[in-house]
Amino acid sequence: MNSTVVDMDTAMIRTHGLTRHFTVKKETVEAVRGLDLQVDEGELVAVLGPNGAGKSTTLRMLTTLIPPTSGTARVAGHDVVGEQREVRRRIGYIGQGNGAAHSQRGRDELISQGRAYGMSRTAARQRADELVESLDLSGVADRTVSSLSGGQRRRLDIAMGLIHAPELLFLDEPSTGLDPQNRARLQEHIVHLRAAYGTTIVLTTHYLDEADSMAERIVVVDHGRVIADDTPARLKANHSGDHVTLGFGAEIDARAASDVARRIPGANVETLGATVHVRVVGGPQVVPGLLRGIGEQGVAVSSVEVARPTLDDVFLNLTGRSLREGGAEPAGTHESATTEQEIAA
Ligand SMILES: Nc1ncnc2c1ncn2[C@@H]1O[C@H](COP(=O)(O)OP(=O)(O)OP(=O)(O)O)[C@@H](O)[C@H]1O
Repeated sequence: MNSTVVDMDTAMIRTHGLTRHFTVKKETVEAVRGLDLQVDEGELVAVLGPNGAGKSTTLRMLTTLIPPTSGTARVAGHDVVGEQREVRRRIGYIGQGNGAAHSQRGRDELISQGRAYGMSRTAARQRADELVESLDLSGVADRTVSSLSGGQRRRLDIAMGLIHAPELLFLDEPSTGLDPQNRARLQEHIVHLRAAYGTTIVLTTHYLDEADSMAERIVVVDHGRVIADDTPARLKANHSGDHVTLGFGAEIDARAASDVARRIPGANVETLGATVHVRVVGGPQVVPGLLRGIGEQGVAVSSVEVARPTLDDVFLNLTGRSLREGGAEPAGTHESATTEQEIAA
């Protein structure tokens, strides 16, 4: 009797030991070092990390633009090395930076892109109309691409990546270069797209707030490795404490208070002049006892502030560095030559 082996892996992305080296002037750059990653159908995952962490290189391997040096990756059920064509058919990829200024109208560009994926003219036109509607491009789709603003162009890029109704969409730093207002709008559109089409989305970002507000899962990468992978809430709860800031009338009072704070198990205490900074898990629960203890020393507290941790605190805690310094902001310094056209080619 004939038997068929059916691949029961339901993960949209599964990598094992995914590695990519580059050789630059006889030196080896280990851009991605043994990445194990799983993304399930319908997830919206943000890959967060500083400049040079290996985010784009990972995306370029997952989208078949460059082969891994070692390790394996299956994307939408297919191997990125042995089954490139199948992978490409099932994914959309929006690389960094906008393409060259085009003289075509946005809607025509969308239809051409659909045709490049083998869609009939009618099907491409219908899908373009649908995307123009859902990405709020109706006012701009009939203008030439070169006349669009950065935010409009970025939304058009996303529509291009979605024209062939991919199961999985990769967005490499979708909001880099946009002002805060356009970033917020773009984020809304991405969340809406996921709700409307059920597309699995993997995006890379430098923006902590973006990862925090949009993604249900955050993969933090540094030096080519995954250093944390969890929901934003759990990352903050497990990898950082709350910030409690206590103000005093005099330095001597702050010193007495810091002695009390140091008795809290796991607390990290720092005194700066007449201010005491305490990093501790469960700040709101800890503060009443801390204030009582300080009062028992005959010291008056003049101000108290409790701040919840941010993802930057998580990163600082995991790596000893802040994501805001040394590469938090998009530098745009290295070449990123890939565009969605390469995928379509
Ligand atoms: N084509 C290449 N040739 C040589 N080195 C490269 C190449 N592409 C990437 N690298 C190096 O690999 C490392 C990871 O780069 P990558 O672009 O993946 O990081 P990233 O996390 O996406 O950074 P960014 O946030 O700045 O886009 C860096 O040290 C980078 O200089």
